[in-house]
Amino acid sequence: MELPISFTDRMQRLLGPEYKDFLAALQQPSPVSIRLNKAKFAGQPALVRVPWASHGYYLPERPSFTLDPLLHAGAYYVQEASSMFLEQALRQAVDLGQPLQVLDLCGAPGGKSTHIASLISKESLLVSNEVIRSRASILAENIMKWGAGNVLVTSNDPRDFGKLPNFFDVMVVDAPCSGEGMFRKDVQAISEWSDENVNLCAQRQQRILMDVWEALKPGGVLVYSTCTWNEQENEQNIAWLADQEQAESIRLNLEPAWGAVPTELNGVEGYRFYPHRVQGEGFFMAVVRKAGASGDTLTGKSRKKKYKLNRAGKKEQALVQDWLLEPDRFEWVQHGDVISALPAHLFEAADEVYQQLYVVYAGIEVAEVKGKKLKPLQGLALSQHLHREAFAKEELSLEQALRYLRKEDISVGGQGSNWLLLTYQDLALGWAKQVGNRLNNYYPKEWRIRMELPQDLPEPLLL
Ligand SMILES: C[S@@+](CC[C@H](N)C(=O)[O-])C[C@H]1O[C@@H](n2cnc3c(N)ncnc32)[C@H](O)[C@@H]1O
Repeated sequence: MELPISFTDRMQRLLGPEYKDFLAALQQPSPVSIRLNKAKFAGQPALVRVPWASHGYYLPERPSFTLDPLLHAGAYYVQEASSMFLEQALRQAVDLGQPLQVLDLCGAPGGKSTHIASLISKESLLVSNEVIRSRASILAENIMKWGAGNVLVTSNDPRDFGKLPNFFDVMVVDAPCSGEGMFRKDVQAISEWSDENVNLCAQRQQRILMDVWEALKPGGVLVYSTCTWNEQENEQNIAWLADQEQAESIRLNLEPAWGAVPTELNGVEGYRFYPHRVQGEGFFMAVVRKAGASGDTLTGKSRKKKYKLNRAGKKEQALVQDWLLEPDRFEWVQHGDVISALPAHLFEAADEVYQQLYVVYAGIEVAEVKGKKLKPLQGLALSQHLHREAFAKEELSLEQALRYLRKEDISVGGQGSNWLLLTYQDLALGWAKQVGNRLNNYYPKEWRIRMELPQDLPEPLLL
């Protein structure tokens, strides 16, 4: 691995005598880790735990994740371990038992968002945003697979969040960065690195922080992170923000065995993750609190107006409401032919988001209604709130599941004309429709596995 000279100079200055251990660690393969979705997978795998994340696990080697139906069912997310440190920031700096409005500003592909969704209460709302449209679709896919139901996926520029002043209790800004911490995983990051790019990234991060700061409530918590090591994009930026906005640094308790390194600039503390100290990639995180008390502002809920969300008609609602567990906990909304469900107590806040932002996916997309024809949607199949008993089910073998996920025609026997929920290891994968003795595959085309299946299928990961 050939590293840019200026990068090695910087790292030598930062690490001193530890530099040679750091360099040696960069030559090692990246550790592989996953985070379980406990709402879908109750088992305890016999794997080594990521010590700072309650459901994070290391794998001994990288399996073919694509060929594991449980990944597609949202039973786990493949996430590098250092990033899971977000859990400590949220557990230590925020009262997660409270109903919270949380923003994940730079959300795609969804590692932090799915983690946040597992940590916040059911009464909380997560707005998971990604400015780049194509990446927002991938984010929506991963949010759907996780299946929480209290998430809105938006695709907006950070400056659009100025239209939601004092709206969020918590904001996570996992900023686009120069990616030094990804060098061993992604060699392209090395060729794209330059001093100039570091400067550009640092300036962009400042712009992002300034643009979005307005949307944080007084007393609210901002978690800032990057996957890079240089001080410009890390300590200097967060100290700059704290200075501009009189934000208060929040100190986190660290177990020495974790290996994270605390740093400090102008009274603002941050945490560094280096590959020679931690089993994970390079990472930086800092947490600050906005000045003021949370009761200082109204969130805008009082100035009520015309709703942007359309409530579904009683007739349409009656057709699909039994498809969710606890249907009374939801508001049913309709856009075009699509009926979705949003947790009822989040309706006002969700509407506020709809008024101001471009929403890609919201709550649970339940069904498409065309006249008398009803089609259950993928968001429903993968939802943690699906009422499974409302549907006929068919459990698939590993090969059948993979063929279904490739959007091939599969046959499960049977007759008639009804919707089937296809499962693997009892976890829902999606829908098929029995038409006579044929089965129509309704797996979303854009999500299908493109890889050819090998002769010998690998053992599924968590079994
Ligand atoms: C480090 S990645 C986020 C990873 C994500 N948080 C996760 O855990 O899966 C940074 C994201 O910021 C997005 N991004 C790029 N330019 C941006 C900008 N100017 N403002 C906000 N986000 C931006 C990128 O598209 C990318 O998805």
